[in-house]
Order: sequence, then structure tokens, then C-alpha cells
Amino acid sequence: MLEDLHNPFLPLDERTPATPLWEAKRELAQAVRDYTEALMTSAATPKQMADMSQWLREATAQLEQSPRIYGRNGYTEAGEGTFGEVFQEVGPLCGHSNPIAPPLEMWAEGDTAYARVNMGWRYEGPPGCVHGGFVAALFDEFLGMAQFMGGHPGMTGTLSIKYRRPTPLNVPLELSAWIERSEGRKTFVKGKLEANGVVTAECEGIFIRPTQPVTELRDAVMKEQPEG
Ligand SMILES: CCCCC/C=C\C/C=C\C/C=C\C/C=C\CCCC(=O)SCCNC(=O)CCNC(=O)[C@H](O)C(C)(C)COP(=O)(O)OP(=O)(O)OC[C@H]1O[C@@H](n2cnc3c(N)ncnc32)[C@H](O)[C@@H]1OP(=O)(O)O
Repeated sequence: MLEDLHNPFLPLDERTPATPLWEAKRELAQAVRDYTEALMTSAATPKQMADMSQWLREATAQLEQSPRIYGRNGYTEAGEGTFGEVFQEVGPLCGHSNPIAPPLEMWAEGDTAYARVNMGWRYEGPPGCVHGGFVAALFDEFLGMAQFMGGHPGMTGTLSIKYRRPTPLNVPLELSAWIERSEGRKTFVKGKLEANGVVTAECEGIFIRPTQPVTELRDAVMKEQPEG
């Protein structure tokens, strides 16, 4: 089950795309990232912007007319990789093929998990600094991975963050995390985020292993929704 979910600790150079679809999507996703980052800083003329909007809408229409696959389960069912292989493509923080993902790169050495990321202008909160919500998102994803080292991963129950210093944009950010302890279905994880050798944020996470398989989470949630 765990192997099916994800092995977040594969060496970075072994995380090759599982199928040709992902190989192509990775390239397209990076192009979209570059585009949006350029958009954030562009002072092109209104006419140039209008032309680009038109061109982009045409490109979007092409994608919309292509065969579609929805969600992680959809991709695994379509034979586009195991749950873990799909996760490394679509994850909203670490997904190579998801243009929303910065992306965050994660690995493990011994009992410690590490990650690195560079957050561009799209993520600006305070001037020149990373938005606090995105700092929290980085921790959620990263501590969520680090808890796998305990062998009983769960969903985020509580995430407590101390923002100690502003986290700068456009510099390499380094994260580390480790498991403090486990109690029953709960795993307690701690982590920190550093920029230029300075700790800018610390986090404590409590992850709770659900009682049903993670692949059935969506169906379980949908059943809880009121009719209509
Ligand atoms: C195998 C699971 C993997 C889960 C990962 C999910 C998908 C991705 C899968 C693979 C991808 C690879 C890695 C993951 C990468 C990133 C992870 C991102 C994680 C997220 O982004 S995930 C979204 C945000 N997350 C939620 O959407 C949770 C919504 N929520 C619930 O689904 C329930 O609320 C749940 C399950 C949390 C608990 O429900 P429950 O019914 O099982 O809990 P129950 O009441 O039985 O309590 C049992 C013991 O936990 C204590 N406890 C309860 N709740 C607590 C809390 N909030 N904080 C601290 N302690 C809590 C009690 O005090 C008791 O403690 P005690 O035993 O000591 O009395």
C-alpha cells in the first residue's frame, strides 16, 4: 500500500516521468510556469497583453478539445502510473507536471527529510517576501512527506507555524524535517525553513492516519455530503 502511495525519498535524478504523457506535460508545465512568472513582472503594452490573451485562449481551447483525465484516481485508472508516480506529477506543491507547483523537491538522508525550492514573484506576500499561506503550504506538503519515514502516514490534523523572519523570494530555500514521535494513529513531525542560512519559519505538524485507505478518501467524503 505504502509503495503504491508514493516513495518520496527516491533520489531526485530517478524521478523520471512514468509515461510519455508526463514527459510532455512536464515540459508544458514548465513553459506555463515561465509564462506566469514573466507575466508577473511584465510591463508590456495593453495591446501586447490583449494579443497574448487571445493567443492563450486559443491554446487553452486546444487542450480542452483533447482527451481528458480527471484527478489522481483517473490517471492511475488510465494506466498513467501508480498512485505515487502520479502524485509526483500532479501534487500542487511538488508536482513536476502541475504549473501551480513551484516545484518543491524533496528527499531523505537517514532520519531527516530535506527539500529545496525557489519561490518567484508569483508567491509574493510582504514586499519581496513569500506569502505566509504559501509557507504553510510548503510545510504541509513537506512534513506530509517526512511523516512517511515513520511508516504510518496520515492526513494533516494540525499544522502550527512560527514565522520568525520574512522569507525572501527568488533565493534557494532549504527545508528539513524529522519525526518527533508517534502515538497510536498520530505522527508528530517538526520542520524548519531556512534562507541564506537563517531560519525564517518553524513548523510542528500532527498527522493522523485515517481508518480507511487513502485511495477511498474521496468516496468517503462524497458520501458525507448532504443530498442535492
Ligand atoms: C495513508 C494516508 C496518506 C494521507 C495523505 C493524503 C493524500 C496524499 C497521499 C499520498 C501523497 C503523498 C504524500 C502526502 C503529501 C502531502 C500531504 C498533504 C496532507 C494534506 O494536506 S491532508 C488535507 C488536510 N487535512 C484534512 O483534510 C484532514 C481532515 N480531517 C480528517 O479527515 C479527520 O479529522 C482526521 C482523519 C484528521 C481525524 O479524524 P479521525 O476520525 O480519524 O480522528 P479521531 O477523532 O478518531 O481521533 C484520533 C486521534 O487523533 C486526534 N485528533 C483528531 N483530530 C485531530 C486534529 N485535527 N489535530 C490533532 N489531533 C487530532 C484525536 O484527539 C485522537 O487522539 P487520541 O487517540 O490520543 O485520543
